[in-house]
Amino acid sequence: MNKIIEVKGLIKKYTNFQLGPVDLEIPEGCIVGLIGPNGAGKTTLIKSMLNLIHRDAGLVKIAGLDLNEHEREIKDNVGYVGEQQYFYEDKKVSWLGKFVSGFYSHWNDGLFYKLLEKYQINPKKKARELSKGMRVKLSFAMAMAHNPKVMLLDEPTSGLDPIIRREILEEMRNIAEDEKRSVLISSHITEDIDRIADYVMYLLDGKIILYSEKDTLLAEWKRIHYADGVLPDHLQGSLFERKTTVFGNSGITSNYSAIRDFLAPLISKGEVKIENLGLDDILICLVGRCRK
Ligand SMILES: Nc1ncnc2c1ncn2[C@@H]1O[C@H](COP(=O)(O)OP(=O)(O)OP(=O)(O)O)[C@@H](O)[C@H]1O
Repeated sequence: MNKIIEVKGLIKKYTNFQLGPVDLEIPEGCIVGLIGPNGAGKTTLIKSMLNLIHRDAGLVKIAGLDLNEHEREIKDNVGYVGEQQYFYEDKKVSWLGKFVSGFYSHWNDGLFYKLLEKYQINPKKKARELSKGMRVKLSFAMAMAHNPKVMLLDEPTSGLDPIIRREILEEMRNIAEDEKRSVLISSHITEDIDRIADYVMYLLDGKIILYSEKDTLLAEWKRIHYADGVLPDHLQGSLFERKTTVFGNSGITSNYSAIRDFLAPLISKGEVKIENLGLDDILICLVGRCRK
């Protein structure tokens, strides 16, 4: 599979924080969900990949082009929606669309107006008259109307109602399904990432601590509940977050396929139960493990 995004040795330093070195590759035609606690560096990573903030080191390539040499062409090929939306507040939506269209070579005015209609944004309204959610939707319309190969989305769905959130997620899925375009989306709403992502990337304290196919991740990470004396010591020792309560024992494995056959008869006898984990549970477990 061709990679559409390639990052090597990316470092960004602030006084009390360092992102990286980050190495990552994103294949064509997929959605990568970026998950991490507050302050992990998600915004810093996304902004560094677009030169919206200065990098201290590292290489960024998008659609085969080096960001240092081809910034303009790269921006032509990237749709970015950030946490905050900046517009000329006294200008109408129609004016803003026309203004933004001047920066892009593949701008599709028909698509822009179709999206405005779909998102129920009146082109005659001024930016300052738009609600928070409408501002996000306008940003999406602008980002999508120039037919980008890559969408970089930083917490884009946080201010949106569930109906439009779902629609936008579907739109991202459609973008990825044409097999050539990809989406990197950060979100604290892991339900959104669970819904659309092919890959999940966990960022903690400026480092990528886990990057995996989502289905593999969810198949391998399980919470095991077990009766006293049924698991050998080495297996118990390999579990994270081991707990013993009045209800029994439990612990988390990140490698379920390696112990599934061993556990099968115990499951049949009711001595072991397997609980699926969500992306949030995995984040909490990773944070606990890494910060020990
Ligand atoms: N301009 C800045 N100057 C100094 N430190 C900064 C600056 N911007 C971000 N940081 C620091 O960089 C770290 C990462 O911040 P960043 O905004 O990338 O995190 P995040 O994962 O996006 O967090 P959140 O989920 O809260 O949006 C934080 O410790 C933050 O305080």
